[in-house]
Amino acid sequence: MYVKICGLSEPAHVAAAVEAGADAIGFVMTRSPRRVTPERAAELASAVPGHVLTVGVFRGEDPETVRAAALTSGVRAIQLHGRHPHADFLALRDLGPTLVRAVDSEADLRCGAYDEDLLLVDAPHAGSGQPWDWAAVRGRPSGRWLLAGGLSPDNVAEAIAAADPWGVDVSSGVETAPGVKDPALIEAFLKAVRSAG
Ligand SMILES: O=C(O)c1ccccc1N[C@@H]1O[C@H](COP(=O)(O)O)[C@@H](O)[C@H]1O
Repeated sequence: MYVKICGLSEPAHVAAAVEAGADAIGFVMTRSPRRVTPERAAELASAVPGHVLTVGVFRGEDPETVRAAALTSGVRAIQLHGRHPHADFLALRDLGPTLVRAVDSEADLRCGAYDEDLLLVDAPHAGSGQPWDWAAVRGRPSGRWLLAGGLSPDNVAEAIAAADPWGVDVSSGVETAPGVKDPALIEAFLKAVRSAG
């Protein structure tokens, strides 16, 4: 099970996620309590070992803004929320990053339909920490897809059993307050995923 920990803004929390065994780490570079500048994301990403994917998270920005932030931060993946058109993914393809299309359950759930590499199926309001009906998407997405939206150490095993995803993604559920990550919760989340199989 692939695990992404998202919305990191402190070096100690990046280190905790790497130490706990995260496969990917996300830096939010759009409006959010977790927002970091591309320069701050670059600092944080520089401490991430090569086997862990660094992901820049965006929502609704135009491709040129995303391109500039991705180049400054040096992230190796770009996650686009907000129903971007297919053309936006094609416009970023030449940068060479892993492209992640983040959608809610009403969207086209075929990974690759927009030339993306990974699909992320999230709650209608991304980053809100609100659980939703994970079972509603069971068997619907095709290809490599991550489940997100209201996951936590306490419910991630249930969510995996309900939706049967390829991977999971968490932000609010490993925080003590919006934007404040907790290393113990990050570790507990990874342990819960590994125990769930
Ligand atoms: O985290 C945010 O604030 C955010 C803002 C804008 C777009 C996406 C955002 N986060 C993404 O939301 C999901 C799950 O979040 P949560 O666990 O329910 O809080 C995750 O993919 C984050 O990358």
